[in-house]
Amino acid sequence: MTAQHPDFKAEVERLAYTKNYMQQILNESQRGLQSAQENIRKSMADLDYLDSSLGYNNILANARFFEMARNQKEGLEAIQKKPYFARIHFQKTGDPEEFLYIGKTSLFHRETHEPIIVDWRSPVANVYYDGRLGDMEYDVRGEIHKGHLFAKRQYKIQDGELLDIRDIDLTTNDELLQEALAGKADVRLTEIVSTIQKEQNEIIRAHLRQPIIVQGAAGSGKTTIALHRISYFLYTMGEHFNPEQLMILAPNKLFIDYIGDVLPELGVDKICQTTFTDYVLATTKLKLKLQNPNEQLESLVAGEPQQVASWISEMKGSLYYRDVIERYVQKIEQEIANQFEDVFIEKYCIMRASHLKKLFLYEFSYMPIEKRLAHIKKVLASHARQKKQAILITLHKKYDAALGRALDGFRDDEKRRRVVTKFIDERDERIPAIEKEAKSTATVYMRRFSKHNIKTLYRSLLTNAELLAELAPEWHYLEQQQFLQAHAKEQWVLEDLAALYYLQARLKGIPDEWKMRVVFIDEVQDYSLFQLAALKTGLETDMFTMVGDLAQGIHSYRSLTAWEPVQDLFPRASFRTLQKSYRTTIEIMEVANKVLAQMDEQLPLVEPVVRHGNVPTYIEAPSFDALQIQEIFEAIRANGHHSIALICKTTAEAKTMQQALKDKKIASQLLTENESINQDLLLVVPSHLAKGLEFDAVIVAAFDTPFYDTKVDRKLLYVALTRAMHELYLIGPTKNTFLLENEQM
Ligand SMILES: Nc1ncnc2c1ncn2[C@@H]1O[C@H](COP(=O)(O)OP(=O)(O)OP(=O)(O)O)[C@@H](O)[C@H]1O
Repeated sequence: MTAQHPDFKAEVERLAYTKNYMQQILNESQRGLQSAQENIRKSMADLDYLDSSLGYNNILANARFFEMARNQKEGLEAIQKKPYFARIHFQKTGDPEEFLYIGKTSLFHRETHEPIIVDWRSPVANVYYDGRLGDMEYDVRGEIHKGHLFAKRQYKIQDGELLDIRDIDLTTNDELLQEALAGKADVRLTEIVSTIQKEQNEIIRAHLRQPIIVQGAAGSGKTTIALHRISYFLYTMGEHFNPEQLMILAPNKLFIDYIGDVLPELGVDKICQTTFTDYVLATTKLKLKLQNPNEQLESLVAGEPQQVASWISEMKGSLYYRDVIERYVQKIEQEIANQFEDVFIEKYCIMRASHLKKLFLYEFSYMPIEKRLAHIKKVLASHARQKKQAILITLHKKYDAALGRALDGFRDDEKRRRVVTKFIDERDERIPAIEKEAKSTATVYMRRFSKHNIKTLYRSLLTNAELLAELAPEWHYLEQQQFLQAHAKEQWVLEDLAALYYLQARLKGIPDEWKMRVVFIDEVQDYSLFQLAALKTGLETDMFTMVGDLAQGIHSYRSLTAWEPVQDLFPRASFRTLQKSYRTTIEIMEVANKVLAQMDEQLPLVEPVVRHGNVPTYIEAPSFDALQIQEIFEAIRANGHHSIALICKTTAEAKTMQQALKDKKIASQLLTENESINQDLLLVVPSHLAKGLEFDAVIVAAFDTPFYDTKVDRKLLYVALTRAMHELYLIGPTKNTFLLENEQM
């Protein structure tokens, strides 16, 4: 019994001390909040509107204090029930031995500055995740510290009560992890700070200013790790980056809802969470009615002849297409450059076309085209101001000299008067006219350059045979015709977004509010190279964390099929793999591995973390029977599992199944991209939407649309199988519908 651990009593006392101290700080924070509020109120009332700077400063200072006190209070309240989860007995070389308690946020003693709780993201906490007992090293902002780790201890604390303590060596396969994996009750993703594994920790803490690509098996924690890396990033780099400059790109809105709870749990808010589609539409301010990208997948798996469409999709995702669009940009650039002419104020040339061209094509070439033009306009306006001064000085001199000559040169009064008046009239007309012209020179000159409409430009490429032949000369005539034909009717698909974004980036630039500095992409295997390249160009950064699994690349006809091209695109990126699955039991993974082994990618089999469960059950049934599903559902619930999904291949079959369930008055929810998950109901999920999600138990049903032995179907089936944490049922007319003909189940 762990309660007899020799240190149990001492640890109970330590927990009580921590809780007391936290309460003390919380009370102080509460008082601080009240007094700041009171001060703000008073300062507002006393505000002297004539000489208000002091009053405003007062309000600002108190508002800042209020914010700090509130953050601290919220941070402490969040961990009151579980102040820490582990302790290390550690000695930094040259320092005394320390016992450091690790939790989700840090707490220091106000007077002694002793750490009472150390944040899991702090450098020294790395020792807990990374180090075996004995001599070890850890990194603090690039500086290596040496030390000795004597012991690691984990705590089970619930509602502020210490239940258990365990001394461990490695975090792998420890009991805490086993419990965490066995006991997850929520369908939504949770934080895992107490059980992060060594290889996961390495990814979370991998060089933050460098890109990273992670190929991770289904259930290996890719999504979870990406989210923990965001938390770690903000903790470590918070001084240099605002959360608003970070963006996580998720596959769909359902997924954003699915991960919605984790970031606040990890102390992260305000980061931009969106999908690639929404991001591009927001950035370009385009209103496009996009065809549902899954419709294409669905018609592909329904076996419709799709060769032309697939060819076009694949090509639109390629770097070749990026080059076509880049040639288009260069063509536009050249056309603009050819429009530069010498600039005049009156008859005076103030700037040569060649100079303007040079600015446009070379000196400002690092900017998007329209920004270059805006800059040139500024340069021209300031140049016109200066040149005008010089022209006016010259003219004044010229007229003064001419007037002098006229005054001295004529004996005849009348003649002299006429000449002098002529010069004065001419001067009085020319000089204001020049002043006026100089003011508008830049504006008038720049009118020749019209603003671009991204959508119209891109439509021209899709529909103009001559333009296409010029920009994509490598294409066969037939391919060009197919391409034009496919776009005769205006219809927008996901594959066009990379091109539109790229055009926006190169012609207009990405607006500041969308210019993210750090990007996290989940399910990156569903991106095309062009999508990634476009983002990199538009954001002018390569600080990307990209996690994905080629085995789940259900859109591989238009997206990634290998990591090497991504590595070429991000040459600074490190590449990691995660092979262990934390989600599924050994028995479920064995079945999923059978499907994985049939794939062309030759990916290594997934190693489940040692956790056993029921052997997956195959049920032979000639057709879909709602009552039979209800029986299975109830049996799973009786086993104590909560979230249960009925997964099938297509949306069409999911709809039919849900209708059949409805007819029998069985409560269920058909998951769609825009809906939140209600885990109390039986969830009916088309396989492509199940990607990224997980459930206690999964029933895979295949009647109208069996899984065939094709590239896409193998992946869809693999996705469906790997969603299950504890129980898996397969129901259909034959085992063959699940590509498991010879399996014993
Ligand atoms: N170190 C860990 N400790 C506890 N739970 C973990 C750990 N790593 C992963 N998990 C759990 O494993 C499950 C799978 O994690 P996650 O969804 O992040 O994996 P994934 O690689 O993104 O999966 P997929 O590619 O199949 O969508 C989650 O329930 C997560 O909480």
